[in-house]
Amino acid sequence: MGTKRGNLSIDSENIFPIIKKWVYSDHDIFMRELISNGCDAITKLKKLDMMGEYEMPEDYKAKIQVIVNPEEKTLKFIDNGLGMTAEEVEEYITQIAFSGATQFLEKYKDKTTEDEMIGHFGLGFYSAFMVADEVHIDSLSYRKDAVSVHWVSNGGTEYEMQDGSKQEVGTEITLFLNDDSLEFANEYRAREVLEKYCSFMPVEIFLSKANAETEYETIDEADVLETDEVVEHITEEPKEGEEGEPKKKAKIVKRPVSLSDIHPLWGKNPSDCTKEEYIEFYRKVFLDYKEPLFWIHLNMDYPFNLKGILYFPKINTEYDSIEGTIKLYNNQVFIADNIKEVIPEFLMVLKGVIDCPDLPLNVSRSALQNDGFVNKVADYISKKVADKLNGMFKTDKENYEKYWDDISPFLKFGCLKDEKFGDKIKGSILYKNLEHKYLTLEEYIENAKKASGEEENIETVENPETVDAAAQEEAQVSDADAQDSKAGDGAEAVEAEVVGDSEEEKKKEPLNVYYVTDEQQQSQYIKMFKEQGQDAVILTHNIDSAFITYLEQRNEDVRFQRIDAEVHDSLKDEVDESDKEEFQKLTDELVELFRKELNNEKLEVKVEKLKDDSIASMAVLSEQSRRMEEMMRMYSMGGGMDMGLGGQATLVLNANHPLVKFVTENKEDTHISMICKQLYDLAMIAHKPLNPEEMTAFVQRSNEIMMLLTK
Ligand SMILES: Nc1ncnc2c1ncn2[C@@H]1O[C@H](COP(=O)(O)OP(=O)(O)OP(=O)(O)O)[C@@H](O)[C@H]1O
Repeated sequence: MGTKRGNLSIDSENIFPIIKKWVYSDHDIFMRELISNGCDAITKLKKLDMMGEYEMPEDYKAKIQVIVNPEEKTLKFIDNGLGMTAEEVEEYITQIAFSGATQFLEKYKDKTTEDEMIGHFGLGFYSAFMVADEVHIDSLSYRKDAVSVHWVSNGGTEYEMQDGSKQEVGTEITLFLNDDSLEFANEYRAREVLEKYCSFMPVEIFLSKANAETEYETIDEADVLETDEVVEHITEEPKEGEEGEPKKKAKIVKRPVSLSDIHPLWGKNPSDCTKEEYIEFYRKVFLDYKEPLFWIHLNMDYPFNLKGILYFPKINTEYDSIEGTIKLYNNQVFIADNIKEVIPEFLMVLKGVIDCPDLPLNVSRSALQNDGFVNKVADYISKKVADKLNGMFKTDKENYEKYWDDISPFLKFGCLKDEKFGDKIKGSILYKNLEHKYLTLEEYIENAKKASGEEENIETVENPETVDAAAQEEAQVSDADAQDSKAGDGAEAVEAEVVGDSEEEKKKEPLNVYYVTDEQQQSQYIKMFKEQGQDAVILTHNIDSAFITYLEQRNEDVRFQRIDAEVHDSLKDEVDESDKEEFQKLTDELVELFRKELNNEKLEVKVEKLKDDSIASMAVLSEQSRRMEEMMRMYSMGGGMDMGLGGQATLVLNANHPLVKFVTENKEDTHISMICKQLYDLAMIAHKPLNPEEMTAFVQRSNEIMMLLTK
C-alpha cells in the first residue's frame, strides 16, 4: 500500500477541542480507554482461537505493555490482541469513531456543562487526543498474510496511513504527549493512573520505562523458571563458622510484575475463598491495615449480573469518621468510587468493590439518578446486606454481638436512611444493657415487664411476626364463629380484630425504656437502678439520639427516658398518708433553704425518700427538656445563654440520707451553707461537667470540708 491520505468529516474540525474539554476533569481516563481496547482485542483473539479461526502460538501469553519515554515525551500501549488491517483501521478508527464523535457533537452541541457531557459518550480511542498532539497506530492483524499498517493522525482533521513494520500480531498505540500532559510520561504518575483504573483488568499489564537500565535479582537456582533470563549462576559457600552445603543461586533479569490482578477475589466462588484471602484483598485495595470485621460476598447472575465484596471496617471510636469507599467496576474495569446512585447512601460507610457488567462503563451521575435498573441494583445490595446481618444474628450470635458496637452506628444510620432496610433488620438491632449483655428491644421490654410484674401482653412492640401469629389465631376463631363465611370475609374480620386490639394497646401508657448516654457520668443512677433490679440500655453514640426518635416514631408503645430523667417509682419509698403533711412541710423548708443558700430563687428542688440511702442528692432533668436543649445546642440556638443542663435540672434531696436529715434539723448550723452547696454540686456533677468557675469552687469547698475533719 502506498501512502493513503484522507480527510476526516467536516464536523470533526470541532471534535478535538470538545474532546479535550469533555473529560477535562478526568484527564487520565484515556489510559483506561486504551487499555480496555487492548483487553478487548485480546479477548477477541482468544475467541478466534477457540473457534478454530486462528491458532495461537504455543507460548502465547496475553499481555499489555505500557512504556513511558520521558525523553521523547511519548507513551506506548502495546497489546497482543487480534490487531487490525489497514481496512479495519480505516473502518473502526477513522470512520466509525469519527462518526460517533460527530453524533456526540450533534447531541451535545447545545449543552455546555461538564456534568452533562462527562461520561455520556464512550469516545474510547479518541480520548488519546486529550493528552496527545499526535497519535500513531501500528498494527498487524491475526489474519493470514496480513500486512502491518502504520497510521498517523495529528489530532487535526487529517490522517495518513501506509504499510507498517510491525512483526507480531497485535496493536501498538503511540501517543506524542502535548505540553500540558507530560506528567503521563513519568513512570510514577503512569503507575498511579494504571493502579487506579486497571488494577483488576482481565489481562496482565506491565509498565516500564524506555531505555531504563536492566534490573536484576538473585534467586535460588531451584526457583528459576523457563521464562527467566539467567545472566549468571552463583555458588554461595557457607560463611565462616557455618556448616552446610554451598547454595546454588542464579542472577536473573528482574521478572516483570503485572499491575493488574486478573482474577480478582470477587470473581471467585465465595466457597473457594479463604479468610486470609479476603483480608489480604481488603488490605491491598483499601490500604487499611486494620482487619475488617466481616464481609459479604455478592454473587448474582440473575436478573442482573453483579459481583462484589463489601467489608465492614472496624470503627474504633465515635470520633472516627465513618467514611467508606465503594469501588465500582464494569467487567473488572474501574468506573469510579462512591457512585451514590448505585450504592445506597448508608452503605458508603463500608469499603468494598462492586462489579456490574450491566452498568454503562461511562457512568454519568445525572443519567443514573432516574434509572430503574440502577435503583434495582441499589435495592439488591441493601437487601443482601440486611440478609447477611439477619443471618449472622440468627446463626452466629456470638460474633454478631462481638461486632455490635462497631457495626451499630452503621446499622442505625441505615435504618434512618432506608426504610426498607430498617424494616428488614429491626429484629436484629441489639441494645447493650447495664450488665453489658446484648438484648433486643423485645427482650428488654419482656424483662422490664417481668420486673414490674406485668407479664401479660408482651407484644406491645411492633413485631410483625407476633401480630401475624395473633392474626392467625383470630382467623381460626372467626372461622369457627362463622362457618359459612368466605375467606375474604374472614380476613376482614381478622383485620378488624387486629385494629381493635392495637387501638386498645395504644391507649396504654407507653413503656419506658431507660437509657444511659455516659456510663461514667451517670454511674450513680446506674448503681441505683441495679440495686432495685431495674435495667437500662446503653446508647452512647452520636447517632443514638436520632435513632431513639426513629424508634419512638415507629413504636408508639415505647418511650425512651434517660436514666436521670426522673426518679423512677421503684427507686423511692411512698410517703405514708399520715406523714404527708409533715413531709410537705419539710419539703417547703428545704426548698426555701436551698434556694437561699444557692442564691437562686428559681431552683427546682424535690424531696424524695430514696431507697438507696447512700445517695444524698441527685439531679433529674425531664427527657423532653433535655432533648429540646440538645436540639437547640445542635442548631446552635443557644446564643450566649448558658446551655448547661444545671440551670433547668431539678435537685432531688434524699430525705432518708443522714446529711439531708442533718440539714433539716440544723438549719442554723455554721456549716449549713457549705453543705447545701456541696450537695448541689455533687448532684450536678453526675449530670454534666461543671464549668470552670463551678469546678474551682467545688474543689476549694471540698478542701475546706477536709480541713474541718482535721480539727
Ligand atoms: N488495540 C486495539 N486492537 C484492535 N482493535 C482496536 C484496538 N483499539 C481499537 N480498536 C478497534 O477500534 C474500534 C473503536 O475503538 P473505540 O475505543 O473508539 O471504541 P469502542 O472500543 O468500540 O467503544 P468505547 O467507546 O466504549 O471505547 C474498536 O471497536 C475496535 O474494533
